[in-house]
Amino acid sequence: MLLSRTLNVSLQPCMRTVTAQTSKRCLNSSARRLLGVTNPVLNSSKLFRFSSEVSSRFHLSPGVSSLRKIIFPNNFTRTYATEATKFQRVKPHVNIGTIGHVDHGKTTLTAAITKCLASKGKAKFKDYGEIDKAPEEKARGITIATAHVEYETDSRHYAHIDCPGHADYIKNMITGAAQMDGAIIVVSATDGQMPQTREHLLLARQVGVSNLVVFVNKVDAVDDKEMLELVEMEMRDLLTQYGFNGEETPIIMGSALAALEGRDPEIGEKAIEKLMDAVDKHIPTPVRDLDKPFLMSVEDVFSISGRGTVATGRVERGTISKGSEIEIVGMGQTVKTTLTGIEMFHKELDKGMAGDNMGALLRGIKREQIRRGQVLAAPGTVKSHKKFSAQVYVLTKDEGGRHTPFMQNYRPQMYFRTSDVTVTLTYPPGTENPDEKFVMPGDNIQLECELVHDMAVEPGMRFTIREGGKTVGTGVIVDIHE
Ligand SMILES: Nc1nc2c(ncn2[C@@H]2O[C@H](COP(=O)(O)OP(=O)(O)OP(=O)(O)O)[C@@H](O)[C@H]2O)c(=O)[nH]1
Ligand SMILES: [Mg+2]
Repeated sequence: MLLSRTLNVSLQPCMRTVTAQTSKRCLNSSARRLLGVTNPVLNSSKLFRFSSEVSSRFHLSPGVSSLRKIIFPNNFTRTYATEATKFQRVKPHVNIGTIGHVDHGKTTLTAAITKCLASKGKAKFKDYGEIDKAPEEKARGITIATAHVEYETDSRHYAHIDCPGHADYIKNMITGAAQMDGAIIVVSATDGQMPQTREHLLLARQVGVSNLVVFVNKVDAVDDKEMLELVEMEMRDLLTQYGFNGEETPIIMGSALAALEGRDPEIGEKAIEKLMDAVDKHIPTPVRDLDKPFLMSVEDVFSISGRGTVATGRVERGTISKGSEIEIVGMGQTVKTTLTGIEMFHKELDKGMAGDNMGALLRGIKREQIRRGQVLAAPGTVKSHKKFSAQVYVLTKDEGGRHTPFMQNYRPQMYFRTSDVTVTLTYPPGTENPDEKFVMPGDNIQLECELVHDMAVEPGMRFTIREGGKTVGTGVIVDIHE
């Protein structure tokens, strides 16, 4: 019974408070009423659906557990089967998500995908308001935090991260994209490509997303067919420009809103089917580094009272079993601990493996002892560093970068995996008159980097450099110094 905790949930008056917990397979009558089942034998999918509803009310992330034990108001306690919450590895797992300019329809599309797949029993429908659920998101009608949803197609199981498009929340987009194997870039047919369409393409490429599918949305609001052709042509050019396969990337035209509202099936539901078909076919199932030592970058941290601390994130490489020793690396001293539980989308796992978006329950670790930007790693396999040299490309003004050059000792933010840190950039030793030289937009140059605090970095790792809400450059670590 892993990661379980006690939840107090208000239900119908007759049920009042339900506290949750686990183990047998028969339901008493109140439990049946509660779960809406007629058969006294536990319908595991219903119990699971109920438990996911509870979890979603508590805004838990996919790696964090839900309920196991149910205590009824008359103090009648029953524990129910845990089998429903075992994660079944039947299909290959792929991490994708929606990216693109603000208001182009990423969240609407995410909701529409779950709706269409739910009608085939392959997802749980998540309405728009369940995805953008924070009060500020509701008030402003924009996405701020990334949201995770789960669904499957005939061939694969997906974790889908809906990213914000607004320029102020690029940081969250980078964190989300860093966990994707492929992405759906949404572009509105009414606007065509916009600044964050381009910036998201660049950032996605930089964090290692190399296959995309384009969804040209809002075709219901465009009468002019030529406009659609133009958007498609522009997108193909743009994809090529950012290093994607512009010619072969599938471009699907449709209306997420029509699909969500159940109207105009040609541009609605059928377009979503075409889109998911393209995702299945065009985004390859990544070859996971299962044999390398385990590494997971921490995206979020939760505290579950009575149980401990759970860190969530995507497993970058390797496999890990429950009970293994691991290290928390980065931002100070490395801490050793034991992995006491693993979960994915509220379901238990005995093993986590590369590609999983998992929650790791850590023995004896307090909430404050772990944070985004650190990694969980097999003991002794990863070290934390502050100084390294890197090959950096400085974006031009047209690419959304700086308009002016910068000099050495420039201190922007450097984004790795799921987080960012301030860095000081200097010329390599031996450079003549380093204090008089300028780094120009468009330059491709080797620079020395010193982080304000240590991070778990390795040669070959990619990063993005940002300053004042702008992406300034991208690069890769060449050599570690200390
Ligand atoms: N006409 C039309 N409107 C749409 C369609 N899809 C989305 N919209 C509308 O476009 C607006 C923005 O949609 P969202 O899904 O919130 O856009 P988003 O890309 O998630 O926005 P951010 O997350 O804030 O970047 C909403 O008012 C939607 O109802 C569509 O297919 N047709
Ligand atoms: Mg959104």
